[in-house]
Amino acid sequence: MLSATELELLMQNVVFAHQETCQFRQENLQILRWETFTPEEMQSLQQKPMDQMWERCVCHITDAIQYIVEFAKRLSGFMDLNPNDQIVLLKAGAMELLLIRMSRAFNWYNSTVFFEGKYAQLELFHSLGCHDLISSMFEFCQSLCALNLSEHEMAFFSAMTLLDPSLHWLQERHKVDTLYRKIHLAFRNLLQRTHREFILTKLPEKEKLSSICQLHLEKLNIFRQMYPSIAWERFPPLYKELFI
Ligand SMILES: COc1ccc2c(n1)CCN(C(C)=O)[C@H]2C(=O)Nc1ccc(OCc2ccccc2OC)cc1
Repeated sequence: MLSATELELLMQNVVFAHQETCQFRQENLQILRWETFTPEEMQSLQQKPMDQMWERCVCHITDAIQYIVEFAKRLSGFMDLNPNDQIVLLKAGAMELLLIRMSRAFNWYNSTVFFEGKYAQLELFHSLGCHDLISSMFEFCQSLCALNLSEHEMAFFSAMTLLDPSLHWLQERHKVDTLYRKIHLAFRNLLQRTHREFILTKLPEKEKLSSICQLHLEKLNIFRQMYPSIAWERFPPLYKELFI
């Protein structure tokens, strides 16, 4: 059982882990959110060759995933898990946490997402050839923005998404489960104190997140069939370790 002090310490750990690794400050993202690409810039990006656009996007999101790995390492208990389980959790959760964090850099008024310094519409990513992946990403960000999560809520939602005790291949499932339950308890405690319990029923289901991640893996495989050497030669090692 968790004492009030342990609960408070755990809450601080989760919130600090998020705050210290969130890559972009909320206020900076807000300032930029009305900076959109000119039609000329849009056109030039839409005409980039598929392999070039894939490489640019993969490099940017891999930078973001570095921060997500750092977030996981700072969660108390994560580093005490056996290395195999740490990898299993990150392989399953990295892209899921990217999507959750991406909603912080999403402008739901005009459906644009932060990309290379400005906010981009869906069409900008045309040359990637994965319209369904990008549109389901946009839909997901839209639905998460509607909940208007605080940074604290975002931190807990991310930690609970990462520490998924139901994952196949986990060797010490009970340890992940104990961590998950503690964080869930601290989250419920926060929501009760802030009268935000209702969001628990409105958070996106696990299945939604994992279906978008599945789509990402499918599109990656199609890309690799079209450009077999690019993925090996030009994609960052972390991206290859997690997704290839
Ligand atoms: C954590 O939240 C955020 C939010 C925005 C950004 C970042 N982090 C990192 C820094 N960044 C920069 C430098 O642009 C932003 C970015 O990468 N934006 C962006 C990249 C690719 C997109 O769709 C393509 C795609 C998506 C998923 C998987 C494969 C994909 O293509 C192959 C859409 C938007």
